[in-house]
Amino acid sequence: MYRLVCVHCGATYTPDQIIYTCSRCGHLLTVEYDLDGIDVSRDEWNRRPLSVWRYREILPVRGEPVSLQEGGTPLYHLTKIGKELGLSELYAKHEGMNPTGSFKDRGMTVGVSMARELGMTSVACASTGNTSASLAAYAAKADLPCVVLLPAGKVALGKVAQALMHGARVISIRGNFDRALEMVHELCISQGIYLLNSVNPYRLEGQKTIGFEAVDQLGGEVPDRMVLPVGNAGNISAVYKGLRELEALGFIDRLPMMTGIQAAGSQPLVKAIEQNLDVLVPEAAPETVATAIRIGAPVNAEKALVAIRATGGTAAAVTDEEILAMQRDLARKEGIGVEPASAASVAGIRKLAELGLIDKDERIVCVVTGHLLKDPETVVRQCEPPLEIDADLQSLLSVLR
Ligand SMILES: Cc1ncc(COP(=O)(O)O)c(C=O)c1O
Ligand SMILES: N[C@@H](CCOP(=O)(O)O)C(=O)O
Repeated sequence: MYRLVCVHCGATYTPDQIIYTCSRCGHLLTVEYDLDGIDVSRDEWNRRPLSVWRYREILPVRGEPVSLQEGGTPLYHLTKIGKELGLSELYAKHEGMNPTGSFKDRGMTVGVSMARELGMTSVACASTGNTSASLAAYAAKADLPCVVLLPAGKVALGKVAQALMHGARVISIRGNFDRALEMVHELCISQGIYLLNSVNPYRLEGQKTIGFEAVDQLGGEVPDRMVLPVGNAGNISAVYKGLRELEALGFIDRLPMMTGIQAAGSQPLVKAIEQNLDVLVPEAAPETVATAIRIGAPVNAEKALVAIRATGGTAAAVTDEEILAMQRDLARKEGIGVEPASAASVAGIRKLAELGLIDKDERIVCVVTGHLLKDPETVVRQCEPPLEIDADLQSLLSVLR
């Protein structure tokens, strides 16, 4: 049993309503379960495979989900980077190992399943890339036509390739992501298309399972801190919401310090935390090499501010140089390939550690959100091109010397 509740004024809506914002105050909605009525034990969950669907009792889908086997991603111990920073318990949860290479798949398995359960016949999103790649794949699986709006020239190649190959109608707009989101919202409301950005309360339900898995992979222990790159701020809000539910169920007894990392050229949430603002001031022209988080007006900011403040967490910004340096370090020292936005979480921890702003004994889980192959152009720009030689051993030995 669950209902939709406005995060601002508390107005409630029945779960079958196709609604993304409160009709009373315009703020976002969240899914609220009757947790007293939920009959499941941790042992029962632990007997199931590690996956989004391990936690189905606190997900909204009732029938067979539209699934590509999402979740169950690895939690890596960052031994070398951790040692350099004096952090012996530094981990990366590699969400790039999901079916389409990002955490969005956790959201889309739930969101597209709900689209089907609600009788919707088409789906859409705006995207900096990963949302569109994921929605296109799940829409294909569910036989639903899919429209995606992208900011022209600002989406990494791998992500556009995915959306096209999975058969979405891909449209680039001469504007940024924030404008694309406004446009797709209007499109969906006026045309009866199901909107699957993070304004969709059901989609974020899937994403909360990142936190559940991290706790399970640490043997039921809550990390002291969870660190996430922040763009539209849905993921950090979702992970916090989910962990609060685990706490309410009595499965955990504390929450991690939720820590959000943004790019220096796109940091409205960081500024709101630093300046202790109740409402964040949007950035009109966000810019960063981490195009996935090139977002000036995060729609989930209200929830993210609560997540950070209620847990004693923090927010920090990292420069593009710091992001790319960490992308290379993760790849070369730990063997973990991530896209730039994902490296931001670990770059943020490096910065906080170097500034002495975190306790060296903390157990820290950084969520690395998308795979290296998403943005091959940024990778190639940072690396020496392969040497081309004649096809004989002498030539090979001479370049290896
Ligand atoms: C790879 C990657 N990392 C981080 C983010 C930021 O997540 P959120 O928008 O939920 O804050 C996104 C998309 O927004 C993304 O695609
Ligand atoms: N990085 C995102 C931006 C859209 O965020 P969403 O969570 O609202 O879908 C993307 O991949 O498009």
